[in-house]
Amino acid sequence: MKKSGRKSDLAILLDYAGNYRVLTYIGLFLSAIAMVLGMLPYLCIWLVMRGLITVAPNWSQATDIGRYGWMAFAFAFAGILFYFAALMCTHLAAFRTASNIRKQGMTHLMKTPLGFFDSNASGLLRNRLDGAASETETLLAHNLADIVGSVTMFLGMVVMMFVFDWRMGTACLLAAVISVVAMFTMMGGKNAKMMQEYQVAQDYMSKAGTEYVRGIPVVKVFQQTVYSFKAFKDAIEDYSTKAEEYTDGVCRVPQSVNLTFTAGAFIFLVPAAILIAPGALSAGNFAAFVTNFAFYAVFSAIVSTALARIMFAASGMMLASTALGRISQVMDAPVLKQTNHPKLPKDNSIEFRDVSFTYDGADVPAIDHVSFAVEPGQTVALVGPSGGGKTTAASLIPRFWDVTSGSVLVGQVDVRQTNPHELMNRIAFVFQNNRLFKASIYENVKIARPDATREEVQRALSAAQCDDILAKLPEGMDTVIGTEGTYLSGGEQQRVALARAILKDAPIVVLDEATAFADPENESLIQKAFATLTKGRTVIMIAHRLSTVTGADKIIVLDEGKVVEEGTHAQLKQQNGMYARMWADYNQAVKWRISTGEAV
Ligand SMILES: Nc1ncnc2c1ncn2[C@@H]1O[C@H](COP(=O)(O)OP(=O)(O)OP(=O)(O)O)[C@@H](O)[C@H]1O
Repeated sequence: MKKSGRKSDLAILLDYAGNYRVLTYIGLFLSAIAMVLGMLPYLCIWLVMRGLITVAPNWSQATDIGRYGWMAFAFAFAGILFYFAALMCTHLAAFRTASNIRKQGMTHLMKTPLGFFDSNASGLLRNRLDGAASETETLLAHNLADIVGSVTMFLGMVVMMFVFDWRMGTACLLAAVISVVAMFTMMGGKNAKMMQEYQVAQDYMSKAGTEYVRGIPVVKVFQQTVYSFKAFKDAIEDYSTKAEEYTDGVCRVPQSVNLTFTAGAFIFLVPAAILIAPGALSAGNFAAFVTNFAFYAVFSAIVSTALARIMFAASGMMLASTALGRISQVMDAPVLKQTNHPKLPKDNSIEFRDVSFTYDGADVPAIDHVSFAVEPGQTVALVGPSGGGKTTAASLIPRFWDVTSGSVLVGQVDVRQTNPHELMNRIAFVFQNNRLFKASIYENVKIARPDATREEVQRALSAAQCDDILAKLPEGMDTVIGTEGTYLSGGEQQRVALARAILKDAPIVVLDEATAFADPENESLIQKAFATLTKGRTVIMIAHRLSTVTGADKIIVLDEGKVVEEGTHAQLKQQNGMYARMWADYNQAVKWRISTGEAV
């Protein structure tokens, strides 16, 4: 996959290199010189052989052999030095490019709406970016230099072909040409498409594998082993089929040709020499013929080396191309638009003005022409059946997503017109899936306000009713969560998340009061923590248990993305509509639990 229709993969990579692309060019130039220097010792060998054959069999009369020997050594050594310098340059550029890819990718992800990470796990994206960036390193650090070196060598070979004996030179070159043509046949046209399909199948198989492993607990509970394994098994089979098709249908013949001619670059040289020999004999220049043959026989060895290098380089190109595809998946992630002239919210009110929002790929809107207002300091509860749109509506306030139409206002300013940092500073969120990091409780809470003192963190934890949690942990609030048996229950985790929100001390609070996984003791502590957090602030609460909303200033009933009722608990009960039914059901459930002895 390419970043733009016309740009080659290499051009895209060099764009990422920035100023360091100059180092790439210098590296490639040095690599070309290294290759020319590397060919010169063969010329020295030819000169030595010519000298020996001229004086044969009086070998002692041969002159300059030592000089040529030293020259060969000097050229070879200089070649190594230049190649080393070339690789230093290309490595520096490659590391910088990979680091730029990582930085640009992470910067891009920072501008991506948070909701994007619901369906694209941030860890997975980061790994994908990291892996792909590393894969481009091989191309820029090694393969490109080898390609340039090998091309230089080919040009050198063409020169050599004319300098000594064009017939034997052509014989050497022919093998190389066949090998390269076979290689490009393998990589180009419909084969490239097959290669892509093969890689898609590989990607799918690894995703199916991850899903399978993730789902193992559910699979075990429901005894669904065979059924659940099917998707993974199908993915493996599809991958095997694609791999076989590619290997058998595409690679077999050209690959065999390529390998044969790479290993046997001299394959045409011997027949060519036999054909030429009688002519050389009769023309009386047999000595020159033998010298040339010896030269090409030795020279064909470097043809093989160059071909092998090109082959590795070509596979590096393919790897880099697929890596760029994965990088562009990250770079193409939607970006939260930012205004150049942000406005400051005037107060702590929230208003939904005819807001609609449809998730990408969904047919129906999750929020459909919703309007309501929350005055500063008010508590408004969102209630309604599952899937009614409560979480989605709350997610639009901090711009986890941007509205499809209408506008969400905070402090009388459209959230899209505010500075995102200002908006985030103004709002504290407590969502059901609030994550705690694998760090100490202290660090987990402090993240809400990095300049907070230890005492402030401690106070926030106390206000969030976390004292009992800290008391039972070996190192109090310095205990790292998730290590050596220090796991927190769902309710405990929620209280630590509440401490985070309390420490943030933001004037607006958006919270999901779900206490589904809290035991009665935890629940009452959570309710106390809620009370501390929401005191004197503007609150939007996603309520699942109606007992918590009776005191709200306003209750908004959302069903299928629409506001179906709005009012206080008393008003809504009177209306005898959806809320009244939900209230009756709720009370029924409470009675049932009490009568069966279960805690509410
Ligand atoms: N990330 C998403 N991508 C696509 N559709 C989504 C996404 N999240 C929610 N939806 C859909 O949007 C609609 C509203 O869902 P939402 O989670 O906002 O409802 P809810 O009232 O909060 O439900 P619950 O009480 O079960 O949490 C549902 O139809 C849901 O399937």
